[in-house]
Amino acid sequence: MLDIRIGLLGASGYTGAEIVRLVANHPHFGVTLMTADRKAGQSMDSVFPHLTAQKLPRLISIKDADFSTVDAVFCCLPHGTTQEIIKRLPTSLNIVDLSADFRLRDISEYEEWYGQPHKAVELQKEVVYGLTELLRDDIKKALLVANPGCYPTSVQLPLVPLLKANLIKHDNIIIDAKSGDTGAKEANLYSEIAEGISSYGVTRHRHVPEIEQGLSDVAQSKVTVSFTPHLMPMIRGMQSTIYVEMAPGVRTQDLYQQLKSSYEVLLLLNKTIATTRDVIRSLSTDGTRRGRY
Ligand SMILES: NC(=O)C1=CN([C@@H]2O[C@H](COP(=O)(O)OP(=O)(O)OC[C@H]3O[C@@H](n4cnc5c(N)ncnc54)[C@H](OP(=O)(O)O)[C@@H]3O)[C@@H](O)[C@H]2O)C=CC1
Ligand SMILES: CC(=O)N[C@@H](CCC(=O)OP(=O)(O)O)C(=O)O
Repeated sequence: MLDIRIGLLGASGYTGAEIVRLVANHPHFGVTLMTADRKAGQSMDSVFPHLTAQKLPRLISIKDADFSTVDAVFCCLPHGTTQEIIKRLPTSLNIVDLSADFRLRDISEYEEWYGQPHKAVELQKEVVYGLTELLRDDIKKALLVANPGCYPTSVQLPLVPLLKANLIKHDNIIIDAKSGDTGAKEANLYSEIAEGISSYGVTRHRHVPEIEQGLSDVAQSKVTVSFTPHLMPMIRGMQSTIYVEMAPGVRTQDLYQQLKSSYEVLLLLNKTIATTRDVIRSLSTDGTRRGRY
């Protein structure tokens, strides 16, 4: 008997496959429903052979889904599609949404940055922003969790403890970020990505308002950032190099100590710097990961 039955909407995508891998190996969770769009009707291991060992239901279309078979849903659908589908789900379900549809509290800001009207404004009041390290207790009680964007996670995790401790100034924060290409929805042909680096969204990337919203909440005043993302010739991983101005009297060592006491992470100063490959290696040896990509 499963403790918590999980449904996955958009299971046949990259994020869907990651959630399946985590849920299928979890002692209390089990996957009882998986949906796809074009791949509906296929088995999951025909789409992702690394999941062959898991006992998984067949991929079906959302219109054929029976939500009485699930207690909670991970929604791994494209931006914009999610809000229309979530609003039709039973209100008793706990939902974790991986898209950007519910991350921005201010609907007019959502509409400005995503260029479309929001179709489930009424659900926004249920939302808890899912940055676990910051809001763990709220997330436990939430009906609808908006999972943070990839770049906003990489930026907020290091900056939040520094802002909370008043160690850095609230302006002139410069973020030089690099992403692997599983995050990219376009230009993901090998011939477009290999042997080159490209910046994109320069001065206007949709993650800027999300980053500023999160940092301003913590700082309790408006925080602004300069942010430039880059697409790298690597499959997955992310690195954000962040430049800040320290508050008067603060030394680099103070920032280091604050971060060290905030997280159990690989944090090195003036020694070897961890690479994205080291992160993947450390995850693949902690016993929870099966397969790297
Ligand atoms: N990739 C990444 O690094 C990250 C992505 N995200 C977010 O998570 C969400 C999913 O991303 P990702 O997994 O990369 O996306 P993919 O494009 O890889 O997968 C999307 C999934 O949704 C299904 N789908 C597509 N259109 C529809 C539709 N109209 N109705 C129902 N199902 C549909 C697809 O089915 P089928 O395969 O059959 O077409 C597939 O299962 C996005 O909102 C993305 O921004 C968040 C963090 C990181
Ligand atoms: C490399 C690349 O194109 N990355 C995507 C972000 C990844 C993603 O899918 O979006 P969320 O993190 O918002 O869910 C982008 O810049 O829009």
